[in-house]
Amino acid sequence: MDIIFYHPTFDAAWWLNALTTALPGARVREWQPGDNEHADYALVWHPPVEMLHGRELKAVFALGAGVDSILSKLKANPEMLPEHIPLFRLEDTGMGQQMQEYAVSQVLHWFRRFDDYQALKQQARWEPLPEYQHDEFTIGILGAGVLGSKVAEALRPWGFPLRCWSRSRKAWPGVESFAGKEELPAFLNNTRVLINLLPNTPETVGIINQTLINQLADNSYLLNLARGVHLNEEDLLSALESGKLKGAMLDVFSREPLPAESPLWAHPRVAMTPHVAAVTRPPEAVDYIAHTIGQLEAGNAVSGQVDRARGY
Ligand SMILES: NC(=O)C1=CN([C@@H]2O[C@H](COP(=O)(O)OP(=O)(O)OC[C@H]3O[C@@H](n4cnc5c(N)ncnc54)[C@H](O)[C@@H]3O)[C@@H](O)[C@H]2O)C=CC1
Ligand SMILES: O=C(O)C(=O)CO
Repeated sequence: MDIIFYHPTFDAAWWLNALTTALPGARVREWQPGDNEHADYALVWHPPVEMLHGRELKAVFALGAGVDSILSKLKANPEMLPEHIPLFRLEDTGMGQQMQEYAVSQVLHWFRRFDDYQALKQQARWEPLPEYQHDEFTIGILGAGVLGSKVAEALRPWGFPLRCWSRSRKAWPGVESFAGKEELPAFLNNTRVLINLLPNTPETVGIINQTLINQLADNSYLLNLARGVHLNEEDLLSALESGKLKGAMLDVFSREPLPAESPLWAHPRVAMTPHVAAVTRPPEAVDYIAHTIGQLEAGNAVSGQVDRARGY
């Protein structure tokens, strides 16, 4: 079996070695421009069109959870990967735990009013504030997939009312499930902390806008862990200005790296990280890919295949 690998920043030597160990007998090579030799599988992140174009692959693996960048490249270059070649993505592979850490720490930060105490400290003010109550801190998770489910699971023991929104209804213990566009208003009503874990699709671009934010509880909080294009950054700034939103924690931005002139950098009620909420963990990813290839070779059903028409 021949496997080609391409990632703009990962240590290819490490991956080649780990994949060869996990898939004894496989010949794994780093793809280089001009390499048109046979391959059965391709492991990629931001691949050049010519890497995949014209190949009769058994499958392609995206080395991340979100497949928006490869799907948009495919839209512009459909010949890069014919529809009959399946595209897989990473499901969890350690990203779930990272999202749990991020979400739990941020929700508790807001719930315990550390943002307010930080602001008071700037003014050298010693001022105990009233406690927030759990029942006034409903947490709504947009996107109830692999990562949304992990975040819900980690928040459950803390006693906040939890709800999720997705295309189809979920039956998760302790989580109220809302499904489809028609139930979005009910999901937003009274949500105090909105956590975004949707995929980037034509249906979800710009979804966190003024209309949506206005339906949240007053003094609410936004945690964007998914993609920058989900959020209308101007509407976010207006909502912070009006007081509808009390704070935002952003990991992802419409332009990355965030341009120096963005007003988000200096905003006192916006915190941010540089798209690190959950990164691909190479050992877990290799295990997952090796297992999936083993199942594909054995003709068994596997999960993680991207539905290109749906966009995720
Ligand atoms: N900031 C970061 O470091 C990272 C961000 N991500 C982002 O997180 C996203 C989610 O990842 P997973 O949970 O693995 O995806 P997933 O595919 O397992 O879950 C997606 C969820 O969104 C829901 N959904 C999709 N379109 C919808 C629509 N139009 N209306 C209602 N619900 C809809 C689905 O029903 C599903 O519940 C990724 O697509 C990626 O963009 C992923 C990893 C790291
Ligand atoms: O895997 C993804 O989709 C990411 O955003 C990684 O940071």
